[in-house]
Amino acid sequence: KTEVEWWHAMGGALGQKVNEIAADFNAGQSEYEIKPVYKGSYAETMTSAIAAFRAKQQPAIVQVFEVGTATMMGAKQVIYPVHELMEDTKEPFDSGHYLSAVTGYYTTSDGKMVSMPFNSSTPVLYYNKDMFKKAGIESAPKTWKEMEQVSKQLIASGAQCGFSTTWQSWTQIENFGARNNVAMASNNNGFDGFDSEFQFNREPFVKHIERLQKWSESGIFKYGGRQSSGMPLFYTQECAMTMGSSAGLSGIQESMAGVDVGVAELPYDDTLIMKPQNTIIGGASLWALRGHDSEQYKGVAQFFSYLSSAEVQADWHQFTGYLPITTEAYELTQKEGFYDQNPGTDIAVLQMTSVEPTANSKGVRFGNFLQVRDIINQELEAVWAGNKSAKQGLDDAVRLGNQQLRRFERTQK
Ligand SMILES: O=P(O)(O)OC[C@H](O)CO
Repeated sequence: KTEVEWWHAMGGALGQKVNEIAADFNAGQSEYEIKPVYKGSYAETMTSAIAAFRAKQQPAIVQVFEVGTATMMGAKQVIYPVHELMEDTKEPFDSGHYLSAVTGYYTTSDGKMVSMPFNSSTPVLYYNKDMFKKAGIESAPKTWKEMEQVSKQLIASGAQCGFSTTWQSWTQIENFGARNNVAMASNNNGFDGFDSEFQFNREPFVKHIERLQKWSESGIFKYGGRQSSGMPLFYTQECAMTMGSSAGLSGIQESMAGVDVGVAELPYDDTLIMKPQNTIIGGASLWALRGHDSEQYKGVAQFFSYLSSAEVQADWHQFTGYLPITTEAYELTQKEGFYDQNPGTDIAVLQMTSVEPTANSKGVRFGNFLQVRDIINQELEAVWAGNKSAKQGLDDAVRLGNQQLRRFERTQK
């Protein structure tokens, strides 16, 4: 059998599911053997793959989170674009089968799909229905104003904190911009060129971070750390709500057995918009890397087709909370009655697809965004700690972030 290595960042139950998918593919044919290898966090996986490429030890497939998209696209000698790979290996492939909200993120400006969608998520609001009931609140808040009111009611009924968040740049900057139709950078959020400038120190963002800072003094908001480290504040029922990946649902079910948890759409700011925009995706996609032989690439192509089949995608979506990346997988899940039996599991897909995306909500594309996210984390942490005003923190993040964009721009000349 021809071996094909697949480096990924899926730990715990997600990792087990990845192993199962690979094993099923391996058992279903006799030519190729997909070998999944867990490489740690998203950032670690991406860094290892880049280092491995330099040492000519790269895997044929690597999972890269959405943050790394522009950097990967810019590494032209490293990546084997999916549309090219499928064509070269004569694997039937139609990018029209995928949800446009997903493909838009992984497609070049001339319409070519460069990486294979796999685990796309979007941020949603999770709320503890038991705590809501105790506070006499009937439904989840829809706007940021309601987030404040509801949090105050929850605290009055004994909750220690209203809400927390995970992945703060993703939920409170990138998706805050998308949901409220405000650009976080020039050049259509980076899609139209490398000379983009960040703009998330403009008024709508400053006001948002200012209120979060104010709310963090009174317990309405509590910061719980980078990436998903804030989840335990929700698991332990210290905070009654949190904002996080749609794929957080399996972790919630595992950690909060017996607690009634609801899923709702991400709040919007009704001073900025009457009808909220879609949110943008997160999660990751699969990149084929150059330097392997044609037999291995045939295996990669077949495996990509297998992964995108309605059955595999529908099962992955239902198990994890990641979006169904194809229309067929969505329809199959509907037909199976999954959404009726599991209320809230369709919120993410509806929030992503029920309105036509605008230039401000179709996604973001920034080189060195991994480094920029670190900068945003660092500056927001200074704001939460009371060491900087919201304006100062965002000004500094924009200034330092722009330096990263310029550094990336120089590599693309
Ligand atoms: O937890 P995930 O896989 O949905 O990823 C969340 C964020 O998109 C990471 O940038």
